[in-house]
This record gives sequence, structure tokens and C-alpha cells, in this order.
Amino acid sequence: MPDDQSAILARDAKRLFAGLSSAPAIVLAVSGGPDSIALMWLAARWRRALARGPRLVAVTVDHGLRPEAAREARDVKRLARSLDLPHHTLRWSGPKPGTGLPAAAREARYRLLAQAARKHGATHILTAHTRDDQAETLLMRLLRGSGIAGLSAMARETARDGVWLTRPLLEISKADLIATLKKARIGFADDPTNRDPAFTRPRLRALMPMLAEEGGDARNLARLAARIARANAALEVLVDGAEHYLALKSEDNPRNGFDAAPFAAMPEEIRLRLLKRVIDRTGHEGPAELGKVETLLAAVDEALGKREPKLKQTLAGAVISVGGGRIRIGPAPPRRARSR
Ligand SMILES: Nc1ncnc2c1ncn2[C@@H]1O[C@H](COP(=O)(O)OP(=O)(O)OP(=O)(O)O)[C@@H](O)[C@H]1O
Repeated sequence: MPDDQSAILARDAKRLFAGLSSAPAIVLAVSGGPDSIALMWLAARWRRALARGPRLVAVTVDHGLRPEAAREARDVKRLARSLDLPHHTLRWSGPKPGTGLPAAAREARYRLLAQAARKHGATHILTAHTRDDQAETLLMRLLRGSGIAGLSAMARETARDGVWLTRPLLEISKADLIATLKKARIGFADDPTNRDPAFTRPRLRALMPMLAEEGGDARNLARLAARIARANAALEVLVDGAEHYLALKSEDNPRNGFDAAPFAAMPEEIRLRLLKRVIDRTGHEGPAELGKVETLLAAVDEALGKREPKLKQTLAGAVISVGGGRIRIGPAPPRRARSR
């Protein structure tokens, strides 16, 4: 596709960063790979064109996992300096787990980025997730059998640790970013873990060209994620209404519970989301896994089908009980007290 090969023009980039010009400061998460180097370059160009705008601070996290990472961070610093941007390298110094390393590294990375945002008075952290990442995320979740919320993949903006995590390049292809860098004659690092078949994401990435041949290219997959996200947002509004109707947020709800009859009459998807919301709010061990909430709802339904419904179960640190025509969800006692 010809437009996949074209560099991003300044006027198009302006649209990507729309809504960010009134932020006091912004952290740019720059790994040194092509996507985030392009993010830094595009953001710097956008900022230069503004008379007044946010302070941009580039941050690289060195996970201490690859020997080349320190040099890559220095390369980012050099480029940041040439763009007149301050740059900081943050190191993940904690113990590294034997399994689930990518997830642990991601957790540490976002924690360090959020700390940097707070330190620099930034309201936003920008990451360089692309349309290709979005397609991979959808595919990964599809294969796991995720629900509608999971299949919505990544949103442009999510709140985390008191800052906004913003993904301005979510609709841009990686090929466009590379074309942008080539045109600007800017080099970037190649992270071999992106191709390491020991990890799920690179294995799925390797499947993408085959899927594209069958019409399942990143553009179509990302569009599917956007459509699912739209349906998910509509469902959430319906759940807000149902939550209000059942007065689930009222103060005496944990003690008195809510009326089981109108709850039982609601569609299954709404009931699942209602249970999950209350459990996640009350339980403090959440978020509860969708599969477990599904099992719980089946048990609640079975109990409600009986002449004298009775049920008591614990999930994600919440106790769910059914009795006297009401459903109650309250906090479970702390684990140690429970096992005594
Ligand atoms: N070491 C790093 N330092 C700073 N930012 C990083 C680093 N690694 C990743 N990022 C930021 O996160 C974005 C996504 O990176 P990547 O696709 O590698 O993440 P991931 O491990 O798949 O996890 P997730 O997609 O959930 O962030 C990058 O474009 C970049 O903005």
C-alpha cells in the first residue's frame, strides 16, 4: 500500500498530538527502537511549532536485561540533545523473575515512567504503540478467548498511577514511522528480543504476514479492535444505568445488598459486568478474572433458581452471598485471619 511507505508530514503530526498542547509537561517513553525514536522526533517537531506548549522530557528505561541497552540509552540521549530535549535513563534494579519476565519488565517500566512523570510535573506519558502493536494485541487476546473489553485492545488514553498514558501513534503503521525516520536521516536501535521466538508476541508477529495475505492485515485488525471498543463503551453505559438502578454504589449496599429479582432479569453480559465492578471495588485483591466471574454468576443463577436461594463464595477478596431475595457483596476478611 503506497501510504504505508510515506513519511508523516508536520500537519498530520499536529493531529496526532491534538489535545496535548495545554499539558504542563509530557514524558516521552523512548526505548531507542524505531517507533519511539519517531515519537520523540515527531513530538519535538510538533512542540517547536507551538508558541507555548508542554515541556517535553524523554525517558529511557534500562531494564538491565541486555548489555547493549546502556549504549542504546546513550544514543537516545544524544538524539534528544540534538532535538533540545532533556533526557533521563532510569534503571530497573529490582530482582528479575525466572518466568513472566516481559510482564515484570513492563510493570517496572510503567512504575518508573510514572515516577518520572510525577517528578517532572508531567500529566501525560506518551508511548509509541502503533497500529501494528494494536493488531498484535487484538490477536493475542483473541487467541486467549478474551471478552469484549479485552478485545477492545489498547485505548488512545488510559489513566495509570495518577497520570495519563497516551498512545498518539495507535493509528499509524510502523512502516510510516520508519519512512519518517529515513526521510529525516535518523538511525534507531534494533531490539532482537522483538524477534525472539521464546516470547508470545514475537511468535504472533511472525504470523502477521500470513494473516495479511488472507486480508487480516494490521489495518483491518485494528479497525476490528476499534469497533469492539465502540461496542464495549456502549455496554459500559448500560452497566452504569443498571448499577444506578440497583443502587450498587449506595453506602448501605455492602450490608444490605441489592434486590436479586431485577438483577436476575438483566442480560448475562450486564450481570457479569455488574458483579465484576462491585467485586473489583470491594475486594481489594482484584481485578477478578472474567472466567471466575462467569463461574460465580453461574453459581448465583443456580442458587437463585432454588426455592430458598443460599450461596456464599469468595472471589478476589470479596464475599458474595445470596439469601432472603438479596445479593450481598462485601470485603472478605484478610487472608491470614481466614486460614486460621
Ligand atoms: N525501555 C524502554 N524505555 C522507555 N520506553 C519504553 C521502553 N520499552 C518500551 N517503551 C515504550 O513502550 C512502547 C511499547 O513498547 P513494547 O511494544 O516493547 O511494549 P510491550 O513490552 O509489548 O508492552 P506494552 O505494549 O504493554 O507497553 C514503546 O513504543 C515505548 O514508547
